[in-house]
Amino acid sequence: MSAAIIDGKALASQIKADLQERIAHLKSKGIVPALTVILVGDDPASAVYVNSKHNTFVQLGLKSEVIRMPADTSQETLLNKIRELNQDKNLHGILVQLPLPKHIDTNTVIDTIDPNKDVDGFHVSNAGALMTGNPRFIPCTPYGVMKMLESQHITIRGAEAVVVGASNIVGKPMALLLQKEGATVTICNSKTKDLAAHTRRADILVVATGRPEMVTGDMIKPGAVVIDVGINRGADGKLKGDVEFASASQVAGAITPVPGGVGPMTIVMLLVNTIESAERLL
Ligand SMILES: Nc1nc(=O)c2c([nH]1)NC[C@@H]1CN(c3ccc(C(=O)N[C@@H](CCC(=O)O)C(=O)O)cc3)C=[N+]21
Repeated sequence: MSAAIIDGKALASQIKADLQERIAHLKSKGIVPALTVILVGDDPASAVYVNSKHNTFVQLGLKSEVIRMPADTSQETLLNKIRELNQDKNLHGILVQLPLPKHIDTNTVIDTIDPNKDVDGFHVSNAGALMTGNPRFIPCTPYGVMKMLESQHITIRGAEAVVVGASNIVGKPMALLLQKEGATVTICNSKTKDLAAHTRRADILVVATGRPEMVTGDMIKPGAVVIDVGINRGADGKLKGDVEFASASQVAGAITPVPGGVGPMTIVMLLVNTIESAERLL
């Protein structure tokens, strides 16, 4: 058996095209959706992602600004910059690129962002709003995964869903979204005993561990939908997922590739969240 490929790049393009109308409407009311990204330090991977976000926003006629700060920036300097951006009436989204240098406390930084501008959906109050069923901003990666499942008409209600990885930015919100749509959700982590026994039960398997190719075909239920959130760059410069594509695609019913899967969806959902933020001013 050979799995259907869920093309995140194509779906992202389609969603971008569908956003044009909403952007035009905002502009007709004098509002140009605007995002500011803060990048602290000079991690090369972060620089690539930040440029990619910036280019996408500019292509669609939105405002995008990138503030680059040196790696030795003090936490207080960063917090003061965020407080300044919080006050900017023409700014709808603020994103602090992660990971941050070790001397900076990530939660303190995230929780300084105005929750109404937290288009990542990482602020504790936005995490709480999602958990209690009334989300303000849905974190971009899990939001994009839900759009991918929707595009394939995959039945979530009653499905066995297994999420491997329990991070605040992907695993936990992913589990909540699947649960909200009626899946029975298991969240696995690095301490899980007999991971394969869990993954083999999954009708929908989402892998977000940051461990290259850790899920192999023998761990997958025949016909399952496999969503690979991993973006691991090898020494050869090639991107690898958290799922071993060659073996997994022999067993799965549908699978996302890396690159061209979840990554492009993450960026387009950032657009969606920024536009939604701007629309709340209408
Ligand atoms: N505050 C914050 N918000 C984030 O959303 C955030 C972050 N920090 N830190 C880093 C991760 C990672 N991330 C990606 C987004 C797009 C691709 C993407 O478009 N990937 C392309 C390939 C790009 C390449 O070649 O490297 C693809 O999968 O096809 C990847 C990774 C967002 N992140």
